[in-house]
Amino acid sequence: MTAPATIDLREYIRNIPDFPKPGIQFKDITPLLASPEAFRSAIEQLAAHFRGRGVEVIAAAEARGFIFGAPLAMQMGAGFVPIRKPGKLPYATIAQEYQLEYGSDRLEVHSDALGRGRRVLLLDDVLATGGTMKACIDLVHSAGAELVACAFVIELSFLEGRARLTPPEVFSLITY
Ligand SMILES: O=P(O)(O)OC[C@H]1O[C@H](OP(=O)(O)OP(=O)(O)O)[C@H](O)[C@@H]1O
Ligand SMILES: Nc1ncnc2[nH]cnc12
Repeated sequence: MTAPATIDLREYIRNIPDFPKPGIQFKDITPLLASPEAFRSAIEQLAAHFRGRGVEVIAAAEARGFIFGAPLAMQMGAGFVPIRKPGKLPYATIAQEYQLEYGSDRLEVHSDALGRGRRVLLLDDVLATGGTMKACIDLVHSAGAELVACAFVIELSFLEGRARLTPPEVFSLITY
């Protein structure tokens, strides 16, 4: 079943002021996830944009990236590769440190997961400062894979995260 083309995903994003720290305008995606029509529409819009581009792997960072990454992989007939926070992956990993809008952290991926030359689409729920996605891009490059694009459900353009990213394309469904 195809979701109605008229659905406005913005109506399903809730703004929470001062979460998790004072001054942060947190974009809460849980109303979108709770709506079968909105969730389906988000996945179908992403799949439609990237169909025919030879995407073999969707890679996404824990935790919210997983929520959109796994169904997008299914929809596109691609594999899914989890990029995880430290100490979660059982096999040999490659790692990358990064800065967040509200802290710093480290991301890891299995050393054999992305594969030399494989065409990878990186996906996340939110582009804020771009630190998380920059770390994901570095992991894709370290693995020798080919980055097709970075995609987001939400882009906070006032934080200028896009300027930190240098993939062939940065695509967002909703921009604030
Ligand atoms: O562009 P940035 O400034 O890096 O911010 C965006 C990242 O922040 C959030 O993840 P968070 O690290 O809060 O973890 P979560 O997905 O586990 O909630 C969000 O899901 C993105 O991954
Ligand atoms: N303002 C924000 N809202 C939701 N997720 C985020 N991740 C980083 N900044 C965020």
